[in-house]
Amino acid sequence: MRKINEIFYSLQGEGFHAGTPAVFVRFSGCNLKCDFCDTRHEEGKDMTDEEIVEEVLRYPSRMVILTGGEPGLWVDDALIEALHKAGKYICIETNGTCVLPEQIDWVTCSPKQGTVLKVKRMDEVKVVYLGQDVSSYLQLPATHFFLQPCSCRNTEEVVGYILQHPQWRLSLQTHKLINIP
Ligand SMILES: C[S@@+](CC[C@H](N)C(=O)[O-])C[C@H]1O[C@@H](n2cnc3c(N)ncnc32)[C@H](O)[C@@H]1O
Ligand SMILES: Nc1nc2[nH]cc(C(=O)O)c2c(=O)[nH]1
Ligand code: SF4
Ligand SMILES: [Mg+2]
Repeated sequence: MRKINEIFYSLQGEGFHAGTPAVFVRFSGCNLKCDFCDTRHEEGKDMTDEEIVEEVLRYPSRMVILTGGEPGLWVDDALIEALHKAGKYICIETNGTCVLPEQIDWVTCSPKQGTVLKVKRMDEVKVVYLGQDVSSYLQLPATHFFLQPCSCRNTEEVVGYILQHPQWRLSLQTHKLINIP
């Protein structure tokens, strides 16, 4: 059983795949307590892998996004294999503090200050920018580097920083701009 907070269908709002339709599987609970966290994830119901796959298959998109809470606390090879067998492309949104199954197709790592990263492979780094020193994150083994304003509140500050540090790109939470989940 895995504790699931919600499963819903929307557009990926953030990062490299922004605009892509995807089924979101939000796991319950997290090992961090970021004061800016925009997600209520503590509630949840226990679901088997069969039930998760059945719910995911109600929607037509190939992309599935595992998120939370911290999905790294919950996912393993068996779940990834079940979703792959169902034909899905599997993305994960992680804070990077957990070791992940190797077969995940796309890893979005959003490192948080003062944590130790255990994730081995990542495709994109996406940092919530609040004026902290983010330069060391450019050494992470990713292909794409995004800074994201906090709840769309400090976009001007983020744009200013990126114009001075052009290794970064802007990620807007576009779902919040158009009022979709
Ligand atoms: C809710 S978290 C869940 C996944 C994982 N725990 C993590 O932090 O990456 C999903 C994404 O939203 C980002 N996020 C959380 N709160 C935010 C906020 N207030 N504004 C912008 N992004 C936020 C996280 O950094 C992460 O990239
Ligand atoms: N539309 C939409 N895109 C997202 N990308 C990452 C999200 C998350 O909460 O992990 C998220 C979310 O909550 N909604
Ligand atoms: S790691 Fe992610 S889910 Fe956990 S508190 Fe921070 S932003 Fe929220
Ligand atoms: Mg979200």
